[in-house]
Amino acid sequence: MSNIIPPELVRRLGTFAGFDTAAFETAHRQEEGVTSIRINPAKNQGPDTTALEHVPWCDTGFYLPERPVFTLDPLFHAGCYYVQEASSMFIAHAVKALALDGQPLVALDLCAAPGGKSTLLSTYLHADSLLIANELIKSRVNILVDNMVRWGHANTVVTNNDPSAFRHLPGYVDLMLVDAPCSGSGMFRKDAASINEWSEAAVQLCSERQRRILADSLPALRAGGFLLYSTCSYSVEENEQIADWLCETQGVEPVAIPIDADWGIEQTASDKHACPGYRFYPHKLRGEGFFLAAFRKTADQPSFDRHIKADIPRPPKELQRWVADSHRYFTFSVGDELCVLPKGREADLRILQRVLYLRNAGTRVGRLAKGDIIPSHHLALSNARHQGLPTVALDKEMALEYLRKGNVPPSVNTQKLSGWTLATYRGAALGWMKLLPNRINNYYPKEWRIATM
Ligand SMILES: C[S@@+](CC[C@H](N)C(=O)[O-])C[C@H]1O[C@@H](n2cnc3c(N)ncnc32)[C@H](O)[C@@H]1O
Repeated sequence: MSNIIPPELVRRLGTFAGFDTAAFETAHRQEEGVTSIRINPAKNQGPDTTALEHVPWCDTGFYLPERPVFTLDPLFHAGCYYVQEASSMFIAHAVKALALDGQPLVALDLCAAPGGKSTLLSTYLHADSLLIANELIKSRVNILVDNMVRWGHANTVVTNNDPSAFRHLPGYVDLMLVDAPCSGSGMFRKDAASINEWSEAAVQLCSERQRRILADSLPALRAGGFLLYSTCSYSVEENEQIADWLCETQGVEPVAIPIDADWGIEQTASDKHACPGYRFYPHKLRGEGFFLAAFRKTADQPSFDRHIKADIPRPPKELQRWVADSHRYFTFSVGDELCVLPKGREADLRILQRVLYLRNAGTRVGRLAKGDIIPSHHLALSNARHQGLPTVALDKEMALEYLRKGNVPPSVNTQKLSGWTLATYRGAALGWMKLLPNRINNYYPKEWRIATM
């Protein structure tokens, strides 16, 4: 690697008891990075993982022997797996260890784009939970929506708000994840350009921004609720010092997460309050730099009356053909599109609509037209989709042609089906086609299509 890790950072890390500076520097000189994926258990189809090594702290995480061209794998586009850095999959272990998966929660992923941790939370939280995936930066929200749509969970709302907007939801969320913007030193191996942007001044600025983000949004966490705070920085100013500041000023107490000593994760204690922190170093495990600390809110948090009356219209009968167990959902409209969210979340939707800028909510089913529905691409990828809808299986070459929005020849329609049909690859839905007697119309959204290679 031609870039040199900033000497100030190495010097600082070298002051930590037992820190192996030479091994840390060697890990940064290695050319080959670690590639890992997390499979989507809700899709029931995915890459063959039998020969792959597990990420120790995440049962759906696997290391790949080499980095393939993911764009050329239709299963990637179908949301059957997410390419995620292995260390950050530790959130899965934290959720389980803190028993946050045992009951339905309202969870907020405050800094969510592009969606790595939101897709993870979707998998690991109780199925009846509501996940709010928020991203402040407008230009990054689209990729967040796309990734959440691909992942397919209908109980997700994507929002585009400043952290301060969540003050208007006092005591509303049970779990908050703040995967904060940071100086990025933990990603130096993956993103060499970030080395040039690193400075001690940038660490200070990040540390101040992290406090602002947390102070602005923490009123949304209910008393007794959990905060998971993470960064991909090695700097104590962004990690353990934030933990101390949280305990001193934000009415939270630290929570330990039991870990297996064999995993190579380093448990630290912050200077003032001995808050447990979990550090990931690339010379000690197969993953990049990462830090996580967990907290429980101890302060009283005045809340508001969540029991607002939500006047929900009866779902149209056409829904039954398209949505599995349609009685489990309520419907609402966005523009001319019909959407569904799991029943029981009617009041949540109303509350969120009043306070936040919603970019997506639940699953878009489609547009009502002439007694039927013109299905949305979102429905094709959603777990809410009816399993009995017609499908045409494509081989890999044809699936890629479909994903390029190219021509799919009528010869693939061996069953002589007609109308709206799902294009599938190895059992995973890719999107819609309309089968006509002599032609197939490809309805893959043009903004999603893959470039010709
Ligand atoms: C570390 S990244 C999040 C990665 C994401 N959690 C994932 O796993 O895919 C931090 C995110 O915070 C957003 N961000 C930047 N400045 C912010 C601010 N002042 N308040 C809240 N979020 C901010 C960035 O746009 C970025 O998407």
